[in-house]
Amino acid sequence: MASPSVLEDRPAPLDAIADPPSLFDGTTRLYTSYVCPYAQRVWITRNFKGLQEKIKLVPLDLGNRPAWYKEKVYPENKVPALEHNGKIIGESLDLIKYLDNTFEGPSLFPEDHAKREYGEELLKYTDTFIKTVYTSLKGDPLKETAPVLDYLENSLYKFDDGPFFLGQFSLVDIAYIPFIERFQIVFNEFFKCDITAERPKLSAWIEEMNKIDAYAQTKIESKEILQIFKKKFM
Ligand SMILES: N[C@@H](CCC(=O)N[C@@H](CS)C(=O)NCC(=O)O)C(=O)O
Repeated sequence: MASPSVLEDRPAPLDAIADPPSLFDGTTRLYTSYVCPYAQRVWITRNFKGLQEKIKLVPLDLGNRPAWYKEKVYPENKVPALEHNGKIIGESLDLIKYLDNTFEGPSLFPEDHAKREYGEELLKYTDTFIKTVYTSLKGDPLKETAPVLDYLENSLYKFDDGPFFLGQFSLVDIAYIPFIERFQIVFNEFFKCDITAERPKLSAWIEEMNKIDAYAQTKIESKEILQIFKKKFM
């Protein structure tokens, strides 16, 4: 696997006793958590579009969150959220589209009508995919996840002009990778199962994803992922 060029400095997460930044001063901020897969989607998008200077990372310690975040920034009290032009926007799938449509940098959604339509379908399917896998962890994981993993494997055959879901790298790849990355690690460790076995397209897709620096920049240690899953989902 290719490792990231040079890792961007990661500011320390803000906890309950940290002061807020000077809110709504014109700075664009991504409120995030390094361990959150939803926030990771937005982080990858920001990196790929080259917005590191324009969008400042503000990581929070989710286990010991500052009260001002819910009170003054985002009443939902979740990450990710983006502070931009005097507003706060949440929800990772809305945010990756917002970043793609609002800021400069390479486009992350194709023009082609068939690809756009399929892209929307795959973005919708993320919810089913994620729920199925998380729920399976307390049931029969191999059996229950086979249909959703096969769905992704088959989707990767749809366009043959590149290894990504819509051929070229897009928001769809960004929406799935934080979750596939985690599920691959967790299934290997806890169930001795390789989710890419007999899924050659998924295997090749992960290999291609690992070459993308914007994503490599956002990875966390496997052992941290395993600890979180053990504590929260199993
Ligand atoms: N649907 C949201 C989900 C975001 C989410 O669940 N974030 C988690 C961290 S991974 C969070 O902030 N949890 C804090 C809480 O629920 O109190 C999205 O796609 O952005």
